[in-house]
Amino acid sequence: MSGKYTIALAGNPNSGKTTLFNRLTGSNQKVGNWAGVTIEKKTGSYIKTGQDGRKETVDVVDLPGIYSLTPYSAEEIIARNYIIDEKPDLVVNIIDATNLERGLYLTFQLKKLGCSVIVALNMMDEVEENGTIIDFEKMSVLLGFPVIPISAIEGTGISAKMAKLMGKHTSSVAKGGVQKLIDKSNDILDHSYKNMPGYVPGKAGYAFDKTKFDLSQLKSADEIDFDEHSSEVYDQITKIVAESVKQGEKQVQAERSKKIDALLTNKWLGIPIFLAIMLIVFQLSFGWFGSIFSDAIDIFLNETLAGWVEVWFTSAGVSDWMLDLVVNGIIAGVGGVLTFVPQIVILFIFLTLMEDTGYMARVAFIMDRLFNKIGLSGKSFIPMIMGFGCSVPAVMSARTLDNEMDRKVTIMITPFMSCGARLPIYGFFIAAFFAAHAGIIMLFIYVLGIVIAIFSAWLLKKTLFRGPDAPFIMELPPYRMPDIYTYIKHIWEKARGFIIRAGTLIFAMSIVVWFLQGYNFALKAVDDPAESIFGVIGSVIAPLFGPLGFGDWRAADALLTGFVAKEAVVSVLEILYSPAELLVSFTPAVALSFMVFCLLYLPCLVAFVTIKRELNSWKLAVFAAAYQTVIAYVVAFIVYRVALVGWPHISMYFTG
Ligand SMILES: Nc1nc2c(ncn2[C@@H]2O[C@H](COP(=O)(O)OP(=O)(O)OP(=O)(O)O)[C@@H](O)[C@H]2O)c(=O)[nH]1
Ligand SMILES: [Mg+2]
Repeated sequence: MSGKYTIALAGNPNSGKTTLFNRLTGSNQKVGNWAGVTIEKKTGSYIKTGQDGRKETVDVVDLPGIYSLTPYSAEEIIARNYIIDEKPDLVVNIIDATNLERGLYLTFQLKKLGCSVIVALNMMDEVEENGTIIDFEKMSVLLGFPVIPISAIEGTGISAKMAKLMGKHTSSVAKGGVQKLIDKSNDILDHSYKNMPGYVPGKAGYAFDKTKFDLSQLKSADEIDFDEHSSEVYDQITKIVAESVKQGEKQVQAERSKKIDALLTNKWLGIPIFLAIMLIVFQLSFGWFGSIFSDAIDIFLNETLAGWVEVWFTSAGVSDWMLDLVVNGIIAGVGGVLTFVPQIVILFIFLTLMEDTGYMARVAFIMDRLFNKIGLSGKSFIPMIMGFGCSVPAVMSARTLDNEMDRKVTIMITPFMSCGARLPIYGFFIAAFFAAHAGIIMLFIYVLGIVIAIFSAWLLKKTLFRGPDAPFIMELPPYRMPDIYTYIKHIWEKARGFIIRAGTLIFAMSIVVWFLQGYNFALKAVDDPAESIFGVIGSVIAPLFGPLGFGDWRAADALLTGFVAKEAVVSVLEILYSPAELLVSFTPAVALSFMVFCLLYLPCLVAFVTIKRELNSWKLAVFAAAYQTVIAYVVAFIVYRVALVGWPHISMYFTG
């Protein structure tokens, strides 16, 4: 970090720190409606104009949520250590104003530490909706820190109407809560840069008593017992809240959420409703809409674009091998992945919506009952849900589990959740074999992943990773409307990331694959790809997959390259098979078995390295990968055998 000043954003989980961070710095970090979204510190910056008129950079650090400075889990320790060791110039303490009592506990600890603090009362829009009135000026006098009401999601503070109710001058308080927070922060930074602030709340504005504060008096964190006198602190908090808050009549968000939850988290209906929602989502993304766009892209790339290239290359006299490389290597390989961008985008439009509204937290809550039976806490389900996006951040988010055994087990089972990069594989086979059953096949794959993950958790907990059951009280945030701007930006980022990977990694791999299937070990071009380098390597391992139905060297090679990146499986299939050959090698039963194997077998390289890092052990990481591959083999075998007999019968019932 290079800025002149550093501001740290600290507060309880799910209080809106990242939302504010994104607003202050123009970043696009992940926001979600549940506790524990941010697990690593993230930095950004904004420019302020200094007192002498010069531009100065202010670094802003977004921290994982904490309830106190005596933390338990890894990501909480990151936040605590940052505040204590890095000594930011200013801590912006973000408090969910609908949950003041809990938030203020941390404020008192920050005070004990002697940080300079601004309290940002967030979610003021919800506070107003409830008719609650907070006298933030009084609160700031009682706390000894400036208190500024904001709505990070809207960028405002409080409305004109509310200001009037509070008897304030509408023009000065109603506008720009976040802007006011920035101004106040800058103000404090300007003053405290040379003198640590001995902060005295004044009547008009805030004054600094420079004489009162002496750096040498700052206690080191180790000398402070943060939780000492905690019951007195709670008494003080109760008093402050009683004096500065006039509770509204209503509890709008809580009541609304309660009504929705009566249905969605119902003991009996919860799981069926979840499955029904997923079925509709899959049918929408892979069945009805997605395939229209995908077909269009497919025709454009493989017919129109390939046709142009052929005409152009032939007229320009480009050599045959080059034409083959571009059309049958690059366009086939990269195009095979790009074709599925619409499906992926549509799926993520729904998955992200489920996360942002708070529904995914409910799914974890529903699962909690089930998980408790196998001795794992429902908290493990959050990393698993994140695994629907990408295993890498999902595995990392297992840090929120404070029980070491649970964390290890969660890391090992998270890759069973079907990540975004595997979607093209399903899209590929659905288009070829299951066009009429898109929704139900996708649901089968996803649910199979969840079931195998839960089964594995049970197995691992029973055998190798025995540990105490973690008591866990799941906290459900109120349902919220996502911020449309962040929402769209997130979907765009996902799509962009996917397209960039296709244009770089998959592009490069397509060239390599094209070469491997066209040349032999003597580096001579071959007519029959079976004699190529790829053909020889594939033939060696292919027999292993015979019992699963795909003992074909081409399928074996596709699986091998899948270790580098899962999308590459589709690229290889596109390069090696013509549509006619595909129908010879694969049947619906084989395709199903292949999809299941892809779902479960060892994760991609980056995920593997992440697992190794998070488990901090090569041995365990290799064990995890081996376990996943064995499970993949066994389950694909069973699915294949069942589908051989059953699919013709089953398919009749599920035409979509
Ligand atoms: N109504 C309302 N919702 C908000 C506001 N600020 C944030 N949110 C929502 O609150 C939820 C949590 O926001 P985040 O920014 O992810 O919270 P966080 O403090 O970073 O959470 P962790 O990283 O889990 O500690 C999201 O659903 C946001 O859209 C606000 O001012 N008003
Ligand atoms: Mg966050």
